[in-house]
Formats: sequence, structure tokens, C-alpha cells
Amino acid sequence: MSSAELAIETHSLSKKFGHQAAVSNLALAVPRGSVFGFLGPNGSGKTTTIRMLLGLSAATAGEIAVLGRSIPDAAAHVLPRVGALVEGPAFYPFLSGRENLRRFDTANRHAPSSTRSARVEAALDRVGLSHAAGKAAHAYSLGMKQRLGLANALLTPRDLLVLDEPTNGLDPQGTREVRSLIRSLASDGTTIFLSSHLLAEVEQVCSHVAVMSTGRLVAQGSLDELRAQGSERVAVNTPDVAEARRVFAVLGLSPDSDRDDHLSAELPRGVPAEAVTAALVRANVRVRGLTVEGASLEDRFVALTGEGFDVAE
Ligand SMILES: Nc1ncnc2c1ncn2[C@@H]1O[C@H](COP(=O)(O)OP(=O)(O)OP(=O)(O)O)[C@@H](O)[C@H]1O
Repeated sequence: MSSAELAIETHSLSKKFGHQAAVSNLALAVPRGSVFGFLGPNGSGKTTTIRMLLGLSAATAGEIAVLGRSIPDAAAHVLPRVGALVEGPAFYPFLSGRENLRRFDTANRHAPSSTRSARVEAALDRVGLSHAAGKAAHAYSLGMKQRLGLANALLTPRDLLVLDEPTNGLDPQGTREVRSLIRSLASDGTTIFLSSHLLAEVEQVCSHVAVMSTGRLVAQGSLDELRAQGSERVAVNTPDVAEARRVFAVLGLSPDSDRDDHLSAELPRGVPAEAVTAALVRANVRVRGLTVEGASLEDRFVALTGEGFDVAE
């Protein structure tokens, strides 16, 4: 993919805190128009990377391009087109949601004051907060605060949204609200880069993913590509397990689960499930059922990171 097609591109990006490497040699390629999940367990370097992408912290080494321009050199040109939600925005608790947005917008010298009212109302509407716009921010639920943070990121037109753990700390209702908002923002064509430690979240909202483990990128691509890299499994239901086992052995399959009437194994590369079916039939194995399963993304990521992922909602 060429640089022009990428919303974010990094090369050899590294960050050290003293001797500790928080991010090492990171090569990210975030396609324009994607919803890109930046997935990794706590402490794997996601927030550190996001802060460098937004010019909030200096890289120890490497290059960053955001919307085709170099960061931090072109930050002043690029960042007005980038909306960010990092580390839960701080609101004025006694001002209403609407007044908070007006204040934030006033502080943005790229935001024209003549259109302020209209833009604030449009952003409130976009995140579904119009009805609560007059309420003091301290009376907002966590989900509403997070949506107000997103409204703040949407006050001016954006080509890219960078969201650090946008559903962290939210209850299931708040989580659903924020996820559906992300989907609807993505359907308008905005590129969305969001970090998460939840595989289920990334699977639900993202088209692409990069997986971090202890500061290193261990996988990157579309969800479909990553699924396709995992190996398939075949499971056979048969009363003739002993004979089926012999057929598996001939084809180079090693069963890792077998019961009285069930045998399953990973399919080696180059052995399609059809070959297993045909060989079983040739050997007169009575097949009651045969299923083929792709490796789950979870299996794949556990294999890549050596860690379990939190699969909670
Ligand atoms: N300012 C800092 N000074 C020293 N070490 C830091 C600093 N910020 C982050 N680190 C370390 O860098 C590593 C990566 O942290 P980072 O916050 O980027 O991870 P993360 O994937 O975002 O995790 P989390 O979801 O917990 O924030 C961690 O080991 C962390 O302790």
C-alpha cells in the first residue's frame, strides 16, 4: 500500500523511558478509511505510541507520518484534521455539556467563531447528547462523558480520529453507545484508530488490527487476513474412530482430541478438508458429521503474544 493510501505510517518507531523500551521498531500502516484496532495487553505500549502519533511525546527514534505529513514537524498543519480522545478528557464539572464544548472550541484557534453554535449543536446531536446538553457535566454518566469527549473531537471536520481505549471504564450500556457511535462515524468515511485490550471489541468494530506485545508489533492486517493466517481444524464424528485415526495418520494429521466417536486435528498446510473427506470415504469410514473450523482470532493472538486476551464485553 502506498503512503498516499495510509492515514498513519510509522517506520522504526521507538520510545525508551530510561533503559526501558516501551515501543520498539514499530512499523504501523493504517489504511485510510479503516477502523483500525490497536490491540494489546496493558503495558504493551499502546498509549505511548498514541502520544507520539499526536505529537504529545517525542520519539526516541524513527519516523511518523499522519495524513501524509511528518510528525512532529508538520504537527501544526496536520493535527487540526485529527480528532483525539486520550486519557478521558477533563471537563469543567459545573458547566453544561454544551458550555464545555463552547469553551473547548474557543480554545481552538482553527475553529471559526461564526459557526461555533451550529458546530457545537451538530456535535452534540452526532453523539446523541442534545437532550442532555444543558445538564452540568458532573451529572453525566461515564458513557455520556465519553460521548461528550467524542463530541469535542468532532467539533471541526476530521479526517482521522485517534481514540485511546474509548470504552474503558464504561458499563455495558455506555460501551454499546460508544461502539455504535464509532461504527457510525466510520460509515461517514473517517479513519478511526482506536486502542483496546479487548479482542471482542476489536472484532466487533474494526476492519483492521495491529497486535502489540511488550512494545513490539506482532501482527498487522485486515481481520480477514489475520484469520486466514491461522490454521484450520477438522473434526469428524464417526463410530469407526480407529480406522479414521489411521486415515488421519496417512494424511499427516495428528489428532489432539479423540473420544469414542469423535476425532479432531489441525489441518496441515496443503491438505484441504476435501482430501480428508475423500480419504475417509475411500477407507469405508462411516462419517456421521465432518466440520471444518477456522482458528479463532483469540487462538491466533494468544499464540502471537503468549498472553490471554480479555474477551469480556
Ligand atoms: N512516562 C513514563 N515513564 C516511564 N515509563 C513509562 C511511562 N509511560 C509508560 N511507561 C512504560 O511503558 C510501557 C508501555 O506503557 P503504555 O502505557 O504505553 O502501555 P499501554 O499498552 O497503553 O497500556 P495501558 O493500557 O495500561 O495504558 C509500560 O511498561 C509503562 O510502564
